[in-house]
Amino acid sequence: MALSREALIEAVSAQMPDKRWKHTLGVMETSVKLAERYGGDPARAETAAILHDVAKYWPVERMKEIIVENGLSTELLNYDKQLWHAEVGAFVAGNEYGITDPEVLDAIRYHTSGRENMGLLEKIVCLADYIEPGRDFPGVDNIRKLSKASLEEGLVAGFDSTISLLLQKRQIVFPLTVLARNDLVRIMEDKI
Ligand SMILES: Nc1ncnc2c1ncn2[C@@H]1O[C@H](COP(=O)(O)OP(=O)(O)O)[C@@H](O)[C@H]1O
Repeated sequence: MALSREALIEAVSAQMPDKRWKHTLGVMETSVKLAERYGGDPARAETAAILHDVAKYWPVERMKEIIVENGLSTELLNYDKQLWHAEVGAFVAGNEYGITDPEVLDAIRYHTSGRENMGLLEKIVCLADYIEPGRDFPGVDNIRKLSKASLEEGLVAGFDSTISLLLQKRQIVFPLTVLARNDLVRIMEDKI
């Protein structure tokens, strides 16, 4: 059964340090604003935002177990553990918090990596995760500025910053982010 907004907030905030909950509050606020601006459903965007990092602080072994035992994307296990919480978070949102809305679940599942053909809620939560008021990394103000022009412009800048950073650090790039980025660039070129 789905929990009330308040019960959801209480349950999810209990699973992370205060600093991460503050980040989640920022993602909630920004997701609602982006939904209002770009024609998304603010309430559904907020629900996905509340839950997006629910598994962020879960032990790695527990996340791995959930992925393997429930037939989730085992491909993810070949990539940085930082990526796992999104897939696990979507599973937990469905199984423990009664979320059945597939678009809310996908917004949680793809909030870190993105993917091709991202839906509106996916774009909103992924972009909000980059630009919420508490974020402070080189280039974030440019992403905020571009986000006022379009969700796609903002997201491409966000993905570009993630990919650049990974390349600089000689880290492995999970390919879905590259596919997401290319897909959005194509969409923007078609608009010109
Ligand atoms: N495509 C990718 N390949 C590898 N690592 C990635 C990719 N996308 C994001 N990451 C890494 O995953 C980590 C978590 O991302 P995210 O959930 O946005 O983080 P946080 O909210 O903790 O800043 C980041 O350190 C980022 O560098």
